[in-house]
Amino acid sequence: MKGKLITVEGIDGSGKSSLVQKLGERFKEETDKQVLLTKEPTDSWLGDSVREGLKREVDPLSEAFLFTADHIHHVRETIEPALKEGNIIISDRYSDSFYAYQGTTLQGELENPINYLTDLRKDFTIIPDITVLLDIDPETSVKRIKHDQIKFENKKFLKKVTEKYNSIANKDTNRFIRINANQEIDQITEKAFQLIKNQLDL
Ligand SMILES: Nc1ncnc2c1ncn2[C@@H]1O[C@H](COP(=O)(O)OP(=O)(O)OP(=O)(O)O)[C@@H](O)[C@H]1O
Ligand SMILES: Cc1cn([C@H]2C[C@H](O)[C@@H](COP(=O)(O)O)O2)c(=O)[nH]c1=O
Repeated sequence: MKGKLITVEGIDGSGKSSLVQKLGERFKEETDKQVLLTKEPTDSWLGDSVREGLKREVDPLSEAFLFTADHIHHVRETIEPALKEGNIIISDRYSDSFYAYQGTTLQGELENPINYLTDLRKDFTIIPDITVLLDIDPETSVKRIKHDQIKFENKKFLKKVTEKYNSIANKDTNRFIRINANQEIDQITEKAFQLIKNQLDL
């Protein structure tokens, strides 16, 4: 039996981690399937290298390949085996973060960054069954961030990332569910849970 891959996307501070935790609880209550919560960057040493890069000035193409090494590891070590076991996987960020963020950092360096990045991953990534995109204004999302801000966590950059997310989601309306993230977390969770359940027939 094949499992399902659900991904949660959105700019920094949009509420992804909170939603992933709550959705995990809802799926555990309502289905008899195993539910696996995961994330990118991962908790592996490759994810640690990515997080180290986020603290430094690094050439954006090198950074894109760091994110990709972590993604390949995530797909091979976590996603593929869990799908084969028939699990429901919920990932806090996945490849759409890569297309939206590195699509922004590489703007001006490459002719069409999103095409380049999609092509780079096409032979080894697994496309999610469904992706929840949390819609929020960067003004609101950055106010929510409590830790020391890392390099992508500023309004100007996140506005550009939002445009990329919108363009990716508009081209794949069957996969994307968009939810207004400026609501109570319980409302967001319930809406996401019902839409996912219906769309994936769970
Ligand atoms: N719907 C919501 N309304 C108000 N505050 C929220 C909501 N969802 C999450 N928060 C709060 O906003 C902050 C950021 O939330 P969270 O860590 O879930 O976001 P995130 O998208 O995973 O962030 P990042 O991308 O930076 O890891 C937390 O303090 C969280 O409690
Ligand atoms: C997976 C992925 C992430 N990023 C960026 C997005 C965030 O600013 C940081 C770390 O993510 P977190 O959710 O705050 O832990 O990394 C990216 O640029 N590209 C990616 O592929």
